[in-house]
Amino acid sequence: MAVLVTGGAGYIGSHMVLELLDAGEEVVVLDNLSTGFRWAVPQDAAFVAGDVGDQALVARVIEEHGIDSILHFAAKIVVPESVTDPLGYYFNNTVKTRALIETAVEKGIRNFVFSSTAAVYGNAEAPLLGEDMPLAPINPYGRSKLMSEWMLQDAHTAHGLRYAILRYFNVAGADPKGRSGQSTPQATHLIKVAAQAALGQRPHLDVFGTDYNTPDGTCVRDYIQVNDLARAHLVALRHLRDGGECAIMNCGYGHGASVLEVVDVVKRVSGVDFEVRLSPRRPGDPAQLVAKVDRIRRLGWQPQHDSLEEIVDQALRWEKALAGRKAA
Ligand SMILES: NC(=O)c1ccc[n+]([C@@H]2O[C@H](COP(=O)([O-])OP(=O)(O)OC[C@H]3O[C@@H](n4cnc5c(N)ncnc54)[C@H](O)[C@@H]3O)[C@@H](O)[C@H]2O)c1
Ligand SMILES: O=c1ccn([C@@H]2O[C@H](COP(=O)(O)OP(=O)(O)O[C@H]3O[C@H](CO)[C@@H](O)[C@H](O)[C@H]3O)[C@@H](O)[C@H]2O)c(=O)[nH]1
Repeated sequence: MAVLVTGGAGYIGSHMVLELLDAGEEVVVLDNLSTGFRWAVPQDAAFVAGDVGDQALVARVIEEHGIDSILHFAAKIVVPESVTDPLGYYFNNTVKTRALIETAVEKGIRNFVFSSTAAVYGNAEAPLLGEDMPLAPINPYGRSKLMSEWMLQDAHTAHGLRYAILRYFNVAGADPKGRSGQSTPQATHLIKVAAQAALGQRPHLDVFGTDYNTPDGTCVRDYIQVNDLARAHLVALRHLRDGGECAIMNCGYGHGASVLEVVDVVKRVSGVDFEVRLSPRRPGDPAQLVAKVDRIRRLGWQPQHDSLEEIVDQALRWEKALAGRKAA
C-alpha cells in the first residue's frame, strides 16, 4: 500500500513526505511544481511531475504504485491573490479537486485526507473556534476550500469515499533536522517575513493593524509547527485505515499569539532589533483565529513543538540555509 501526496514538493507537503518516510510508508509525490521545488522531495519518495486535474495521469499513478490513500495538499494558497484571481483559485483548488475526487472514487481509493484551512470560519468572533461553528469564508481562497470539503462529504455519502478534513490554523517553522522549510520566494507569512527582516533580507516589518479588538490591538493567530501538523495527518490516516469514522478536525495548539508578541520573540531569538512599522490593517484579516483542538487530540495526537521560541528558531535556521543555497 502506497500513499499519494499531492503538492508534496511544497512547504507542508514536503514535511508530510518526510514524516511518512520516517514512519516506513511508501510515498509517491504528484506536483506540478507551480510553487513547489523538485529538490524539496526526498530521494526515497517517487516523484511524478503533473497536475492533480489530469485524470488519466492520476489513474495511472494509482494503478502503477498500488495507492490506497491520497493526502491532498496541492493548491494555490495566497489569500489576496484569490481576491484578484478568484476563477483561477476555483479552477485550481475546486475544479481540479473535483477531478481528483472523481478519479479516487473510480479507482477505489480507500482514504482521502484533505488540507483545509481556518479560512473557512471567516470572521468568527468566538475565542476558540470549534469545527461545528457556522462556516462563512470571507475570501475566494476559503470558499474554494469549503466547496472541496462539501464535495468530499457528498462523495462519501454517495460513493463511500472515506475522508479526514484537516483545517489548519497558521503553519510555521521548519523540520528540526533541517531537511525542509518554507522556501516560497515573496512569502507573506508573518514568521517567515519577520525572520527575513531579522536576517537583513528585508528592510523592515510592517505590523498590519494595531486597532483590533485584541489585548494589544494586533491580530491573534494560533501558530502550529509544520512537523506537528504533518503528524496530525499520520494520526488521521491511521484512524481511517483502522476503520474510524470520517472526521473534520482543526489543527492548531488551542492558544494564540499576537503579531507584536511574534515580533518580540523573533527579535529575542535572533538578537536583532529590526525596524518595525505600525501600518494600516491588511484587507481580509480576521482579528483572532484560535483553534479548539479536542477532536484531533482525542485521536491521540500530541504536539511536540508547541513553543513559539522553537518555531522561530527553526524558521531563522531555515532562512539562513536558504540564503546559503542561493549563494552556492
Ligand atoms: N501554509 C499555511 O499556513 C496553510 C494554512 C492552511 C491551509 N494550508 C493548505 O495546505 C496546503 C499546502 O500549502 P503550502 O503552504 O505547503 O503551500 P505550497 O504552495 O508550498 O504547496 C502547494 C504545492 O502544491 C503544488 N500544486 C499546486 N497546484 C497544483 C496542481 N493543480 N497540481 C499539482 N500540484 C499542484 C505546488 O507546486 C506546491 O508544491 C494547501 O492546500 C493550503 O491551502 C496552508
Ligand atoms: O508582514 C506581515 C505579515 C503578516 N502580518 C499579520 O500577521 C498575521 C498572520 O498573517 P499571515 O502569516 O499572513 O497568515 P494569515 O493571513 O493568518 O493566513 C494563514 O493562516 C490561515 C489560517 O489561519 C490560512 O488559511 C492561510 O492560508 C495562511 O496564509 C495577520 O494578522 C497579518 O496581518 C503582519 O502584520 N505583517
